[in-house]
Amino acid sequence: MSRFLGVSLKMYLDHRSTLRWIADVAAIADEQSAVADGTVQLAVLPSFVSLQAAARITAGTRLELGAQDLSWADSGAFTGEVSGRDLAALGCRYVEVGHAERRRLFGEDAVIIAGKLAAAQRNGLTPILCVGEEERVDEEEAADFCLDQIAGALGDLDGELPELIIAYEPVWAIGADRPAGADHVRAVCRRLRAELADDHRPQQVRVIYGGSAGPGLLAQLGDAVDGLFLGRFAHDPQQLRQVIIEASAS
Ligand SMILES: O=C[C@H](O)COP(=O)(O)O
Repeated sequence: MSRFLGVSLKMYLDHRSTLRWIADVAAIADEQSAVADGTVQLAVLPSFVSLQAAARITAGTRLELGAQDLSWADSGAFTGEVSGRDLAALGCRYVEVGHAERRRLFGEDAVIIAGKLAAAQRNGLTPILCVGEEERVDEEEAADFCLDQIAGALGDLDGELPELIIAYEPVWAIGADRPAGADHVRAVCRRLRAELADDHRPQQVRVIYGGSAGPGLLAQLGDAVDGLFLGRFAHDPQQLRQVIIEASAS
């Protein structure tokens, strides 16, 4: 199974900086043989307004595209919402569902997240489902918490989902100085993987880590994770280049 590196730009970069960053990273992706041969998959999730222009830049490159959110509805009277149908038509392959910031700042609960996951499935998008405990607790409690979030999100799923990415992001490690400890991350991700192996609705599940991730982390996490979900520490394309090289080597 190939390793997955996703970068959410959140709302950090403005439109012009986003497009510059995407052009730089697309060039880096094309020069890396592991990305070219599919051993490492690389995706960027810019804000909605940049998706169309981003799709033009990434066309024909190995840099894939995703969105940071979607509506649980596909069309209709839903002011301000963006449908999975449009995201797929724009060229997105991935969509983030249930990020901690959406849960905390925008009131997304288990019902909304399950609806969004089902919308991703309906529209042929691969969900990047974000889960993670809010406070520092031991790995057993953290994994239990994440498994509850996953069960809630998959609750409404009808039929199979070709591909699911679980982004394990302990809330307390997001926006921090450093990631969660490697022992903790390894233990939680191993347990998530083991429990998900019995759920046959997603045909392929990858578990990645996010939360202040950057260069040097993959070597510590080893094969306990299938990749990383990056934020601030990928804003410098050269830092991301370093992470790609590390993902290629591991
Ligand atoms: O979406 C990415 C994660 O929330 C991590 O963000 P961060 O690396 O800036 O903490």
